[in-house]
Amino acid sequence: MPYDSTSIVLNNIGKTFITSRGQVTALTDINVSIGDGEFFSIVGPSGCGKTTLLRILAGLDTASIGTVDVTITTGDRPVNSMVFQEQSVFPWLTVIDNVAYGLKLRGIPKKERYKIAEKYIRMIGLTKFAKAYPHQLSGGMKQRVSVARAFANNPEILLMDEPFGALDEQNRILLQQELLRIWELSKKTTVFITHSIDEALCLSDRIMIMTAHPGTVKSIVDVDLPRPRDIASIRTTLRYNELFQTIWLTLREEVLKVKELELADS
Ligand SMILES: Nc1ncnc2c1ncn2[C@@H]1O[C@H](COP(=O)(O)OP(=O)(O)OP(=O)(O)O)[C@@H](O)[C@H]1O
Repeated sequence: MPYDSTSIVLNNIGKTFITSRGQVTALTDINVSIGDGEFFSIVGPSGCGKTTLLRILAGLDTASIGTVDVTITTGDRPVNSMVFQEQSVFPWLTVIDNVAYGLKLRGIPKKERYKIAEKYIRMIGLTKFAKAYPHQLSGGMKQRVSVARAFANNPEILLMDEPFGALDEQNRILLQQELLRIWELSKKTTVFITHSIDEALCLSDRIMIMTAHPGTVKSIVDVDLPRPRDIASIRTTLRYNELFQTIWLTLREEVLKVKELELADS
């Protein structure tokens, strides 16, 4: 690992939900360390526990077994910020107030929080829309606001659950490139869930492939593609294609297991 220090350590994480139909074991034996400043993606078949794992990391849910250790560098920053698949902007706030929202909660004075928010609004190319309300924006623009808000909070770690999943391809590529650019400037530890092998390859330092339900770590692949990355050109490289093939072959076995289980249940 090229990282000097560790940002997140997941020790033996397991999660069992108790439901009216009995117990559902979503996660088992997850052991992984994520480096400080690493872009770490998680792929896996549907229902393998990706969102559950991210929610545990975010503190929105608790593990049934195991521990999550997050290294805190300073006490005055939020531990994490999460970006969800669905746009989670507040419709009653302008773009700048949405981006500055977390800073306001932390009691940062208006002038200062606007200065920080303006910097990220500039980075996502929405300066002209700073005073606009979400209903005046497209879906892609709203998702950019969510990304800017997460970065403006300056958390120890950034957690992203399929943030571009609902976007059309053109907007997705634009946002992926923007995310890469902002991440390269900030080198913020990022955990990113995606269904797209391509997206994971374009963005990540490492990709964790999960097994089918119950989810555990099947393998972790080092993405040794050079940075800074240009998404259009990285896809044309031989190494990208080799990595894509390796990941798909590993993932395919798990996706087929899910299909078999679905057939057995039907
Ligand atoms: N609150 C809950 N109560 C009961 N079971 C749950 C709960 N949340 C998740 N599960 C179950 O845990 C398993 C993992 O779900 P999770 O949403 O984490 O998977 P996922 O990999 O994110 O799925 P997808 O790729 O389809 O979004 C599934 O079997 C799901 O039904």
